[in-house]
Parts: sequence; structure tokens; C-alpha cells
Amino acid sequence: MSTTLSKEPAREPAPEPTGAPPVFSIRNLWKVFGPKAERVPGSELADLPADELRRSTGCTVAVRDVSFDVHKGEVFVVMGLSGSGKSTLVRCLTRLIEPTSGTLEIDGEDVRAMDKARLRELRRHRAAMVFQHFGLLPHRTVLDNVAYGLEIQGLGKPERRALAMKVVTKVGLEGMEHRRPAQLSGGQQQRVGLARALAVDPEVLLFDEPFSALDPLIRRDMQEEVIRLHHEEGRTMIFITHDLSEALRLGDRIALMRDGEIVQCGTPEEIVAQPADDYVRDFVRDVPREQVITVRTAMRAGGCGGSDHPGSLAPDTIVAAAIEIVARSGAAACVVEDGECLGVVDHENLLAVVAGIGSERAAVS
Ligand SMILES: Nc1ncnc2c1ncn2[C@@H]1O[C@H](COP(=O)(O)OP(=O)(O)OP(=O)(O)O)[C@@H](O)[C@H]1O
Repeated sequence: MSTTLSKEPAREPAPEPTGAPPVFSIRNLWKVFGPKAERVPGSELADLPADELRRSTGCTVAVRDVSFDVHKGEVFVVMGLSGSGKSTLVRCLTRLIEPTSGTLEIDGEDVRAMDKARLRELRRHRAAMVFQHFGLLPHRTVLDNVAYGLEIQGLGKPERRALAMKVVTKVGLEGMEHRRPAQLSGGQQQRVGLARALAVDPEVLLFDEPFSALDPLIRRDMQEEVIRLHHEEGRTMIFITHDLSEALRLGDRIALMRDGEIVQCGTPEEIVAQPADDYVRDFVRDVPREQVITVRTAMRAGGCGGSDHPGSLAPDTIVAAAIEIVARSGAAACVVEDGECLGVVDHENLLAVVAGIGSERAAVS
């Protein structure tokens, strides 16, 4: 799998959990499709190979005993190959697909116990979904498509149009608000889909492979748009993709799925530097490691012993940037945080990252 990444510096880390309940908290979640699905989770049937289970019971395990939290302000990416269970998992979060077993909370509230009205409220106000096929209404203008969710909420025409116009501007569609969807490019239509989800000001945005139908340049544009919006608003986002470079670019954390299970959940750096097993290792094999791994992982821990800290790199500096600095100065550089020297990087540590030697042993804090 070949991967290209931007040469942007390492992204700001996601906010640390504050002790507030996670936005989403998922424990031992299963989704089994088929007759009498509820007998499968946790039973011997669940251990059968997928083909055999299907033959003997007519059931398919799409999500298998999955647990994770999504924290406020985080971009959480669910990644995996086709059929690994990404869409099913994310649709279970708002019960667009009914989970078979497990617990599921949003802000500490039990989603599985919600009645129809509460669920509608959840989907409309709290967790809005942006789909790959944008589902725009063809006879409505851009503005009225964006205002659609507000109309459902019962907002009057002038208010909803004013609000929608603000969001249209935010996603860069100003001047196109009176066009109809057919008069827009695919990328512009996707922006309308994004604006429509943003207009209801949801606590969480759920993206289901929203950009996979777009050509690579427009796709890149939209990824940057999402990063920009996230920086501006700090909104919690859950993003499905099967594209590794998209996951690495967007995710604060990535859950990598295989056959319905999460095989590893961690920061892009953890996944690239410390793959949990051979499957993940193979998945990330072609990632340009120097653009994901930081000097915090690459450094030889322990202060330099001096006080002027030559080079003085922040711990989240990516190795690619550190290589340039060390190569220019011809000397080792210190990794410094709050005036304290955490360690030193030199040619040898930095080259080891590029070569994929040793960093799996290093701790990623
Ligand atoms: N309604 C359904 N009935 C039976 N099996 C289903 C149903 N929906 C999904 N599946 C199966 O569940 C598994 C996971 O599917 P899912 O669509 O969640 O995967 P995905 O990772 O999102 O794939 P893709 O990237 O192709 O969309 C697959 O084996 C799929 O065939």
C-alpha cells in the first residue's frame, strides 16, 4: 500500500481527557447480522470461521466485541479494509443500525435505552452524519439544502437562511448559495453536505468515507477543510476511511479494524512506530515514518548535561524536520520541553527511524 503524506509539522496533540465523561463510550459492542443474532456474541459460535458461521447459522459478525472512548475535541478515525466493519460500527453509535449487544453511551447517557424521540434528537442535534453520497435535495438551492436540518428543527425561514448563509461562507461556497446541486462539482457538493451537517451545530460530526468519491486533489482540499474547521471549532469528529494516508493526516487517534475487531487503537505515531501485530505492521509498511514519528520517540533519553541545549527541538517535532536541522548543523540536537532537556537526537537515531530500526522498542509517551 503506497502512501504519501504532507510535510506539515506534527499536528497539535488532541486535548487530554479532562475527567469529563467521554463523548462516546463503547464497551463490548457486537453487531451480528442474521437470524437469532443475539445467541452469537460471547458464545462458541462467535469463534467459528466466518464462512462456517454463515453456513451453519446464516449469521455474519460485522462488529466483534469492540470497546473504545472518543474524547471531546478529538478526531477519531475508524480505518480498515472493505468489509472490516467500519460503517456498521459507526452506524451503531446512533443506532442507525441496532447493536446486538454491549453498552453504548453519549455524554454518560445510555444510547441503547433511548426512545424514538430521544434518538431522533440524538441524530438531529448531537451527532450529525456526513455521508459519501451527500443526499442533497436536487430541486433546492445550496442555501436551502444547508438550511434543511434547521427547517426540520422548526426554525423560521429568515433565521434559518441567515444561519445557513454563515455556514455556506464557512465552507467556502459563498457566491454559490443560489445554485442547485447539479450545477456544482463533486467537491462542491460534498461541501454542501458538510455545511448541512454543520448547520445544526452538532456536538459530534460523523463522517462515513465522505471523500472517497472525489478525485485526489479535491479530496486533499476537503481534508484540509476538515482540519481547518476542526482547529477553528474543536468539534469532536469520528471519521471512517479505508485510506491510510487520510487516517494519518486527520486522526488524533486511529482505530484500525480487521474482521469486525479493533486490532489497534492509538495515535498515528503509536500505530506507525509500535504496530500491535504483523497485520498492522504490514498495513503501515510504506508510510514515510520520518513524517509521522517525532523526536520524542526517536531521541536517546537523558539530558545533554549542558545548559545551552544545542538545536533545541520541541518533543513533537517530526523526524523529517529534525533531520534537516541536524544535517545543517552537523551536530546532535537536544529535545527540550519547558526548559528541560529530555534527550538528544543525532544522525544515528534519526536514520534508525527512517530505516525502521529500533523505534518499535522506543516508548511513545
Ligand atoms: N445488512 C447486512 N446484512 C448482512 N451482512 C451485512 C450487512 N451489512 C453489512 N454486512 C456485513 O458486515 C461486514 C462489515 O460490513 P461494513 O459495511 O460495516 O464494512 P466496511 O468496513 O464499512 O466496508 P466498506 O469499506 O466496503 O464500506 C461485511 O462482511 C458485510 O458483508
